[in-house]
Amino acid sequence: MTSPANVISPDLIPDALYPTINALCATSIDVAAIIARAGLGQSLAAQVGENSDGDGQKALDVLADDMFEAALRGGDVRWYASEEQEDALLTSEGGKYALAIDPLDGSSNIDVNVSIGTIFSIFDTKEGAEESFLRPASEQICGGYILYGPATCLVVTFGNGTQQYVLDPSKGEFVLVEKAMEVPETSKEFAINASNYRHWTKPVRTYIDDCLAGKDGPRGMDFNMRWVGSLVAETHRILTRGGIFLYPGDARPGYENGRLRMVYECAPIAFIIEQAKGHATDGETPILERQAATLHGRVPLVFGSAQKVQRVADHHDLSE
Ligand SMILES: O=P(O)(O)OC[C@H]1O[C@](O)(COP(=O)(O)O)[C@@H](O)[C@@H]1O
Ligand SMILES: [Mg+2]
Ligand SMILES: [Mg+2]
Repeated sequence: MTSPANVISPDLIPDALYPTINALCATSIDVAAIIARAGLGQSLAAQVGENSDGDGQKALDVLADDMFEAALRGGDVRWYASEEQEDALLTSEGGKYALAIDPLDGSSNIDVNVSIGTIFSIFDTKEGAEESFLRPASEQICGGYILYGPATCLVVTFGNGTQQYVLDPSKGEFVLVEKAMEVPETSKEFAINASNYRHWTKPVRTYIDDCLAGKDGPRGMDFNMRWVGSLVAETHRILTRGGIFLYPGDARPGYENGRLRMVYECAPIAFIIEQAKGHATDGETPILERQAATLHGRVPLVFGSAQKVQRVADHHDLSE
């Protein structure tokens, strides 16, 4: 790894992790620059293949993966596991960390100029790849995402609160703007892909039915719905404004455990949210108590304001 110049203030970042976080940030500045020019030429949304799970891969999925892998190679990351690659890669024999990454989250939004992102999770490495990643999510030492939105920002936790940095494009530097984000408790927004209503389980349906009933229902108030289709953007909204996000398991073949991956998406988002005093579960059990059975395994995800997430768990209890 060639060490890039420092692009993020080191104050709140553990010394040992700084080179890795700095490399991720430096690469994200390049990714953001490519995204900013997306409308001007080559289509970053062109379908270029399929990943091991059968998901379509867009040009930007593959490009971002290549860029992060190249940036980390030879550094402190021993195992690099990407949503876009079947197996974890040995990127540095002597590396002390295992890093999982969703290089480009929200692929369906690439061609419509809507926010997309990168999600990552870091563990202290073990000897082998599987044992490094297939372990309780509570063993993460870092979880983070970079959001490529109107502003590019990094939200990250090292287990001591959730910090937010915003990229100052004129300086090419991420500036600390919040030391301890907190998910607001008061919000009337919920996020779910309601087109799947007929496939949901009873607890999920009744939770959403209660929201839809608004003032006339058991909740006694009106709600608002949001669905961006980029997990990073939904997470950022909830960290900023509160609310709840659900991607439950449903009856569609292949969606028994929802759509989102434990290692690349659910575990780091759960770590970030819990460190911001919110809550993240699979509907009942905290995500941080779960572990992936396979590298690309999926898990239902419910996260947001703690009381709202608890209410979903209560609905699951009632159905038993
Ligand atoms: O299209 P759906 O089923 O609503 O799924 C949306 C979800 O899929 C994702 O796009 C999956 O992530 P990828 O783009 O990394 O595959 C999430 O960002 C988002 O929450
Ligand atoms: Mg994703
Ligand atoms: Mg992705």
